[in-house]
Formats: sequence, C-alpha cells, structure tokens
Amino acid sequence: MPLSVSPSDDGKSADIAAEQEYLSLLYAKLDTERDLASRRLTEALRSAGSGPQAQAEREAATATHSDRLAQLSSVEQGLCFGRLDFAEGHDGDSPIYIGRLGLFDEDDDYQPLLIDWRAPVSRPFYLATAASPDGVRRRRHIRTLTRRVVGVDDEILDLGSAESSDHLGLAGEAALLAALEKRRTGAMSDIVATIQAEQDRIIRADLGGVMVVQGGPGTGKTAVALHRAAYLLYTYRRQLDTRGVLVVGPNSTFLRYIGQVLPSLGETGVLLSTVGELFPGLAATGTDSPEAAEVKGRLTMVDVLTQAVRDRQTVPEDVLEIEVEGETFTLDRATCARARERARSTLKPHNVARRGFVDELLDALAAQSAQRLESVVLDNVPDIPLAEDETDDGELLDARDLATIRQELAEDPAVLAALHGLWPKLTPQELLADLLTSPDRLDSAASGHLTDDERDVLLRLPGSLWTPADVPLLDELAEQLGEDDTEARARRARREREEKAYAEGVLDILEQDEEIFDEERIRVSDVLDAELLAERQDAASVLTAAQRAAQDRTWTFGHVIVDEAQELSAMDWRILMRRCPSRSMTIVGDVSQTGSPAGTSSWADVLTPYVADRWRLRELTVNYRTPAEIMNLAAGVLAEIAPELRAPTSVRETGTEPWQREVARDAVAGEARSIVDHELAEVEGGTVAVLVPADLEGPLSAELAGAGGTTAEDDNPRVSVLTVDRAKGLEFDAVVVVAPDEVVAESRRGLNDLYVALTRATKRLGIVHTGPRIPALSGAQSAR
Ligand SMILES: Nc1ncnc2c1ncn2[C@@H]1O[C@H](COP(=O)(O)OP(=O)(O)OP(=O)(O)O)[C@@H](O)[C@H]1O
Repeated sequence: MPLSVSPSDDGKSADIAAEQEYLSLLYAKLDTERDLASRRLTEALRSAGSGPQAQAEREAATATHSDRLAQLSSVEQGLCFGRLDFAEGHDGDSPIYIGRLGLFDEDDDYQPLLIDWRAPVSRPFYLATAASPDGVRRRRHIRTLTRRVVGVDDEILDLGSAESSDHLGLAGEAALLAALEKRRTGAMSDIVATIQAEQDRIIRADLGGVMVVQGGPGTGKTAVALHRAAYLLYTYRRQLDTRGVLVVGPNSTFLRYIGQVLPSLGETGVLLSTVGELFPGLAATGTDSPEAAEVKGRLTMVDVLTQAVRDRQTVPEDVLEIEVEGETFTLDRATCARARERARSTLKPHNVARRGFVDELLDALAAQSAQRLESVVLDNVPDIPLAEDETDDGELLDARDLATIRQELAEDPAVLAALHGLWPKLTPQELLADLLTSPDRLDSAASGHLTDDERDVLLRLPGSLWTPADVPLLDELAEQLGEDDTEARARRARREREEKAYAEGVLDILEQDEEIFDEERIRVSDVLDAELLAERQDAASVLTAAQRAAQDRTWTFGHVIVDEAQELSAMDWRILMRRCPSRSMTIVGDVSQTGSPAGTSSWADVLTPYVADRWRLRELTVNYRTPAEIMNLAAGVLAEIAPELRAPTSVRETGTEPWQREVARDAVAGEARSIVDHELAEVEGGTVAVLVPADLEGPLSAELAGAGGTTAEDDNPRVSVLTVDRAKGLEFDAVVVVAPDEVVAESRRGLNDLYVALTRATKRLGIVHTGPRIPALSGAQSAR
C-alpha cells in the first residue's frame, strides 16, 4: 500500500530547541572555516614572488582555497540533516550528526562535529532498519529552514516497530514524504537527506567496471547517478581528481535541470555534457530528421567513414603532370599506387600515413630532377680524363645536392597542390561536410553499407549546421584521420626537457639545504624525482580536470556516468567508450522509455561489443515521483509496450485521479490557457507542462506565452510546452498530455513516448483528446 501523507509532528519543542543549539554550533564552525579559507585565499592572491615556481605555487594555493570556499558556501542550506543515536554497548555511545560535509573540532583532538554523508560511518543512516538496526537505536531527520531547526522526525529501530514497517522498507518516511510533496521549481534538488536503501547500495558501489542501473520512471535514477558522482569523488578523490568524472545527459534542457545538484553537494569537478558537446570547439546546433539521426547512429557508419577516408587517397588515371618553373615533372599511376600501398600498410591514420606517401613521391620527383640536371651537365661538359686516384661512380650529385633539390620541390606550390590532390591533409569537419553534401562521394563510401534511400536521407545542403548525431561521426573521423603532430611533438619534447632541467635545479637547491641542516634526513630525491616534480608543476595548473577535459577531445575520464542511456545510438556508445578506456562506468536508464529510433531496448546489445558480459545490473523498483493513481494508468500503457515488465511501485497516493476530456483539434489552442490556468491554481505555485505532438508545439507555445508569469528568458519556467523527447528526464507538478494519438503516431517506438509523457507528473495528470482515443488510457476519469 502506498503511503498517505500525514502532517508531521512539529510539537517536539524540547527536541527542536536542543537540536537548534547544536545546529548553531555547527554554523558557527562553518563561519569560522569560511573566514579561514577566505583569509588564505586573499593571502595566496597577494603572495609575492616571481618565476615559474612561485607562480605555480600561487596558482595551486589559489585554486585550493577558492575550491574550499566554494564548497563551504554550497552547504549553507541543509548543512546538517540527520542524527543517529546508538544502542547501549555499541562502540562510541555518543550520537553522530550527519550532513553535507565533515566538520571537526581542532580544540578537541579533531573530534567530528558533523560527519559527511558519504563517510562509511554515515551509512546506517540510510541502511539501518528495525529488523537490521546495525547498532542504531534512533534515526532522526532534522528539518531546517535557513539556519533554523523547524522539525525533527524520529524512527526508533527496535524489533517491535519491525513488524509494522511498510513493505517498501522506506527509511525516514516522514522526511521522505515531506520532500516528495514539495512543489517543483523546475530545477532538480539533491536527495541527500532521504536516500533510500536500494539507492544507497548503487550510490556506494565500487568504482571499477560497468554498472547498469535499470529502473522505471521516477525511481530516482538521475538522482542516484548524481549522488554517485559526488560519492565517488569523495571516496576516490586521488584517482578521480586528475582525470575527472563525466556525466552525460540527453539534452541541454535536462543538463540545466540537473545542473545545481552537484554544486549543492559541494562538488564542482564534474563535467556535465551531452554527447553532442563532446567535440571541443564545435557547436552542434542543427537538427537531423529522425531518419537521418537513426542512420548516422548505426555502427555501419564506421565502415562508411573508413571508405570515405580511403576514397580520399587517390592515384592518377594515367600520368599526372606537374609544371615546376617551366619544366614538366610526371607521376605515373604505378609509382603513386606503390606509394599509396606502402603508406596504407603502416596502418597509421590518414594524416599521419600521408607523410610516408608524400616522402616517396617527393623522392621520385627529386630523382627526375637529378636525372635531368645530370644529363644537362653531361651533355655540356667535355669528357675530362680521370686523375689516377679518381674513380667514376656515375653520380654527379651528392646526397646534399639531392636533399636541396627535394626541399625546393617540397616547397613548390604546384607540387604541393598535386600532392594535396592525391592525398589531402584533412580535418574531420572538412571530410564529413564533403561527404554529406556530395552524392558521388556518399555513393562511393556507402556502397554495400547503406541502401539508396538511406543515403538520400543523409545528403544535405552545403553550409548546413552540425547536428548532435554528427559529433560521434566527427570523433570517429578524428581517430581515423589522426593528426600529423611531428612538429607539435618536437615542441612538447623541448618544453618537457626544459621543465625537467628546471625541476632538477630545484631539487639540487633543496638537497644542498638538507645537507647543511640535517645529513641524516631522508633526501628529497629519495621520494621525488625530477620527472615527478615537473609533472606536479603541470598538474598544479588552476584548471580543474573537468575544465581541461572540456577543451580536449582526447581526454579520458576516471569515471563516466550516462543518464537516459537508453537513448544513445551505437555511434554514441563508441565515443563514450573512447572517453573511458578503463570502462569504469555507471549507466542509468529505462529501456521501456526509449524514444530515439537509434536508441536501444537491450543493455546487452549495446554493451557486449565493449565488455562482453562483464557488466552488472542493478534495479530500482520504487517510484518516488508519480503518485499511484497516475502510475496505475501508465502501467496499462507499459503492459502494452512490454507485458513482461512491471511498473515501479509508487511510494505515495494523492487521492487525485487523472482526468481526460475531448477538445476539437482546431479548438485546442483556444482552450489551452483556461486548462493551464486551472492546473496552475490546483498546484498552487508549482509547475505545469503541456506535452504535445511536434506540430502543436509552436501554436500552443504562442498561445501560452506569459502563462503563470513565465517569460521567454526563464530558466525554470512555471509553464512549459514541450514535445515528449524534450521532456525526457524532467518532472512537473501537473502535466497535460494533448493529442495522445498524435504523440503515439509520430513516435517511432510506438507507445514509449506516451509512457514517458504520462510519468512526468508529481501530482496531477490530464489528457486532452483531439482524435481517436487510445484504449490503454480508458481508465482516466472524464472531466468537464
Ligand atoms: N530518496 C529520495 N528522496 C527524495 N526524493 C527522491 C528520492 N529518490 C528520488 N526522488 C525524487 O523523485 C523524483 C524522480 O527522480 P529521478 O528524476 O531521479 O527519477 P528517474 O528514475 O531518473 O526518472 P525518469 O526515468 O522518469 O526520468 C525526483 O524529484 C527526485 O528528487
């Protein structure tokens, strides 16, 4: 039975007063820590000293203190939210307080005043039950508003209460229900005070390997994924600080929605990104037709791109003539084909293998030039008898002369143009734009891989915007094309040599100091060598791993978390796997909510190519968002999508049934405002979403402009008009689904989009039919 909401007991004034005293002490401590961090930051910014060492130290200190300051400021709201009291005889009888970060008392041997929710000792707060109390006698949720305690909710964990406990096994029911009943603001909140046991086990799972979290709508997958990022950064700080954590979401609306959760947990070292943003310097602002996106997402595109690259490595039909300063040089087909074969056989990427191809053809041209020079000389110089000690090797030009000739040819514009024509140096953007705008190139590359119709959907006009589905293709090409970085590498090696020499100098100075003061001490060089020191200096850069990663296509992350993972195409998975060679990943999603035609309905299908069967599955089964009345209706739709799947169990009921009514298609826009105003009044300041088929989005957005006081610039609007794909992962207090038959008809995956639409509401759901009714929705009550 789902729970009903009952007003929590705020009458425990003595308890509240006692907790207030402790909370005030914690905030006083927080203020002291903040002052300290702020003073240290000011000192670091003012610190004198020039030279690379002083500068690196200043930057590192500035970064450390400003991070600390940001962390201390981010925990202002809800600093402490829990307390555990232990049974007699349990080691450490005194209660512990649990909060957003750890605070310690320096004057009392660093006794903990507040324990970070991620620390192992906090765990019983989330896991202890009456049946398995783990030494806990009482779990107390402390509710606060700004710095004031406004209520406490206690659970006594003894066997007597075990029998009466709810079958969902919820921890801290009163606090949980209070959190779930809150009006939605349009931005996701953290759940740190009310994480449930099945969620906690996922959040704290080991770092390594691939873990898939499958769960129905509203089971907290997104919340769990974000708290897991915070947990991993806390627990594996050293490992993850340098490589960072990547959280991938389906679109920028979703990323905005979840954007505040990690900062509110004091974590800023995470890169939030869509797949479409993973190619630095490129904005994928265009949109593909669903058909084009689906074709671009197929794995076979790797073969198409491989062929497209090979097609750019050409040889002349017969003989290529090159005019250099009035003389004609030639490259015949056989010479070029030989050079191409040898370059390809190195298996190096196109731009790197090009060097070998060019070298070989330059040799051929230089040999022609040398031959000509020699015959000119021989034709014009009379035979001179050799001296006794001379031999005739038949060569008039030595190696240096040949090198000069070759160099001159290599710089000649006509030669450069000819070599470029045969094997051009290419960027991914150049190649893909050429491919998608040229029917001939596309025909050649896609032959044997795509049908004519599939090729046609890929073709586009020159100058078209890049789309998110192009990004994995560009990334693939970046790998296949490579970069001829010979010069950049030489520069880097030079810089590294200089840094190492400098670091050796620093070590020498330190060692001299040590010799003077203490001959017995371990030497610096025993624990630190010059290479390590040089590396540290580099790592001391002020940029966080997430910031550096955002600028570097080849960056690999310490851990990757993928949300709404069911939507990703096979090509999306390729780019993500490339960013995470360690395969330390958390993948969350729901295969019954897949909307994208390129997405998946099987985790095994997408993962097997990368990790075979070495991935573990965890499931979430309780729906925290959608009340039972709405979920009952949605469950009918799920039964038609996948009869073998069970809808998650709703944690609460509201007593409000979903409503439905009919409105003529051409009257919907006219009726929209009164429907929305009614819903706004019902949710008393909460949010309302109108979910529509694509061609009603424009008219209804225009009609509802300004509804609920929403302006076009609002990041968190009170009223949103959205197609279902854009509402994925989001939630609203009231949802109105307009023209469900059209939503189903335009979805390439049948009823999945409708299932997503029905499960976005936290309180109220309405359905406006403009056409034939969908049988699975017959359970909704008729209204007005
Ligand atoms: N333990 C919890 N305590 C309080 N709120 C929770 C808890 N777990 C989940 N929620 C809330 O339930 C709602 C749904 O969570 P979330 O969006 O993470 O679900 P989801 O599984 O990602 O849903 P969907 O697949 O439908 O997008 C959110 O408002 C979230 O804050």
